[in-house]
Amino acid sequence: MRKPIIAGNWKMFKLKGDALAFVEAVKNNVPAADKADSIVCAPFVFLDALVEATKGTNLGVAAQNMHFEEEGAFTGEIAPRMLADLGVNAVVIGHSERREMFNETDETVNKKVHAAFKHNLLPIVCVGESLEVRENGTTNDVVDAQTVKALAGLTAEQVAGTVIAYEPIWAIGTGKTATSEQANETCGYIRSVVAREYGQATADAVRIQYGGSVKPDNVVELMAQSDIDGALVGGASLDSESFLALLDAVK
Ligand SMILES: O=C[C@H](O)COP(=O)(O)O
Repeated sequence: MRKPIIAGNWKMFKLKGDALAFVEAVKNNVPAADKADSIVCAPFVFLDALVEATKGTNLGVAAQNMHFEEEGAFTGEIAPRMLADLGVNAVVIGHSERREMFNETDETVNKKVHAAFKHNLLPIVCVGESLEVRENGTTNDVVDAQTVKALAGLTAEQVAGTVIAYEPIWAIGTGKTATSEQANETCGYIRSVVAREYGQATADAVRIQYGGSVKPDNVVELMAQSDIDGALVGGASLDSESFLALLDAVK
């Protein structure tokens, strides 16, 4: 039985006061730790305050990106050890917005996943196809290659402890959700890739989220699918009541 994981990705929204007000409203109403993982993925500048504000609660805090190097002359970048030092729990790696707009590649994604494990950060690794790929019928090939490259060099145990977020790019922020069958089919395919590369026990353990226009009114159906273990949610995670409604699906 895989523990569900719901992560709200705030992207580049909110000011610090809004972020703190959000966690005050949410932090004591999230599911019990043995039921589900509940996480907010916040801009770097709020992470310190949010880690402090959520201490002793079941609400986890994630970064939305990081560099893969330990330290160095990388102006404007954030090192994994800086996140670990703050007490951040998790990090989103390879979101399609970073792949499309900030030159993230399969190679840098893989380096970041290794760095996350080195610093005890839970990696939430994003894969997903464009509309063009979906329409030309090569979705499985694309997510297969992304998954293999992202996880290259990890042990089976590390893969089992990774979260993979399947996010079809055409469903992000568009209001177009993949049908629950489409989402489940591709999440199932990703699980079969993990089985092929790392064995069935690892595939049975790895958690796979769906992301793309998840809302309180479709989350229950999505979460009921056999291969969907959680959601990575953008727009509908910005409002505390909406986020709590998403969490109700896994309570
Ligand atoms: O990281 C979250 C995804 O990009 C989904 O965003 P969305 O829920 O606004 O479609």
